[in-house]
Amino acid sequence: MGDTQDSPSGPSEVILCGTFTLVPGTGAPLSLILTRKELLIQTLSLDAQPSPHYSLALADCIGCRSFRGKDPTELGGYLTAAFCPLRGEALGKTIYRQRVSRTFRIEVSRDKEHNFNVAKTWANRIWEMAEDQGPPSSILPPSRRFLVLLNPFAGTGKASGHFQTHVIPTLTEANATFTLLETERPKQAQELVRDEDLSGWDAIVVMAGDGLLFEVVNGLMERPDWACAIKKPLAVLPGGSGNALAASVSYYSGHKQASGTKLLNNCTFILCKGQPVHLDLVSLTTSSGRRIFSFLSFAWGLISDVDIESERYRFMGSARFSFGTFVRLTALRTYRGRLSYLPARTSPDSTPESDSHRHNLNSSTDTVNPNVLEDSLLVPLNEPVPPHWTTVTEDQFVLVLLLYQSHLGADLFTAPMVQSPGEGVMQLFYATSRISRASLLKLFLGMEKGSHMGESIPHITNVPVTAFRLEPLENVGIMTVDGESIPCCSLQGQIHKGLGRIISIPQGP
Ligand SMILES: Nc1ncnc2c1ncn2[C@@H]1O[C@H](COP(=O)(O)OP(=O)(O)OP(=O)(O)O)[C@@H](O)[C@H]1O
Repeated sequence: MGDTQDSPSGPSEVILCGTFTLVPGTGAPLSLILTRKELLIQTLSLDAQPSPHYSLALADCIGCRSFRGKDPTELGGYLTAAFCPLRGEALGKTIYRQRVSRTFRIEVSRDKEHNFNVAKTWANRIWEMAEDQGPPSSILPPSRRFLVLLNPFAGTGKASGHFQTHVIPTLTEANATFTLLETERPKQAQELVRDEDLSGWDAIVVMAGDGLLFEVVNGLMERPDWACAIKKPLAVLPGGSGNALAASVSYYSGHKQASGTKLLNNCTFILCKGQPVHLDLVSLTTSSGRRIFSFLSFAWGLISDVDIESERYRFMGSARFSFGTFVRLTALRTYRGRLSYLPARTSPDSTPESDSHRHNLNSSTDTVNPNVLEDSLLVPLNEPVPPHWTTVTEDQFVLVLLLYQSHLGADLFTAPMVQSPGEGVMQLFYATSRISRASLLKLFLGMEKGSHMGESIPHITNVPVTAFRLEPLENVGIMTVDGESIPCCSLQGQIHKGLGRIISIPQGP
């Protein structure tokens, strides 16, 4: 059995090569070659036939560790490397991440400690090379500590089981630790993040639907130290029926559209390999003076009706939205209201509201309130919108939607133009009462793959905006913020670019 060799990094970029055996396995020798990009595994055979080989990309590596054999008489050094490569491409199916873990044994001498040290060198170099494949500035520590908030009743009620079978093994391989809290009632997560010291965790992970993350964001914004607390990195694992942010982050991180446990696998990989990036938050103020913080969407009309009315089809999982849409299309309603907005192009380009928050100049009293985030683009709701805003001339709507992420659901690729969670723009979509059922059907069918943006659908408008106001002329219809219903009322909102942070894998330069 040959010894392991350390090669200088030349054009071949071989970092290490050596002879191992696979565990468990037949004991047949394998050649392992570590390059800057991959781990090549080749069966060694004595006949002249070319040996089968395969490679694992280091960009997909989530962890690597070395250890000694348990039996004191066992001399080998051991190495386990875990990867989450993409699967399904060759079969033309949905491409998604699937965990692959390989353990190798090396015995280059009769000295157990020496063999262990060789395995350790390999594990360290593999991990070093794997880290080189990631984003340049690693903000999270290598051993990540997560607070996981899980809603056991989200979606079809499988979140706890999926966490055990799909998430824990991957977190373990990635050397991450976590504290799991299963929520027992609504608002528990909101109160917890509002009241607790969060410094013991590197990120707050929500395994649920968008509703639980909505609680977390609003809980953080209720803290006296909200400006600092809202910078705590958040992460999403899809466990509910509305998993729009999880689907969006998976898309931003370079994955094809997926749902169910495939999306969960993608998001678990992102949790292990990603970095905190800016997350836009929208501050909404209602006519009753309520302040709500939103990371995803505001909806009125068809979309919010479907979201809430389809609760009764919860057993269907995310399919409840498609089914609910078809049901609602048969009994279409219109809603009267005045819609105004500030087009994105006319507002000054704002930088992420990272470390220096502008605080509130409370316009009703003209006193500075340092404890409140300022909505600098808005005037009080009882005053007319500023003259440089646009007011839609029609006042009969079938739907009004403001979406700030790419997906409205795991299967609803509604805003394909959104490429990252912190662009500082809301995508306003509205349909007036003149829209036909056929056009709405075309819209919703197109949204499954995002193809609706390339089609001409009459009476649907899309405008990028940074602020909006909606004044219902009759207080009817359901309004939703991030999929959670609120009483129908006049309200307005503005985007705060990069106010929060979410773990994602940025693509491109
Ligand atoms: N243990 C619990 N029992 C009942 N409700 C809970 C519990 N924990 C959280 N909730 C509430 O459930 C709501 C929906 O949660 P979540 O978004 O996680 O699931 P979901 O199935 O995707 O729901 P939806 O599609 O309605 O948003 C949240 O508003 C949250 O307050």
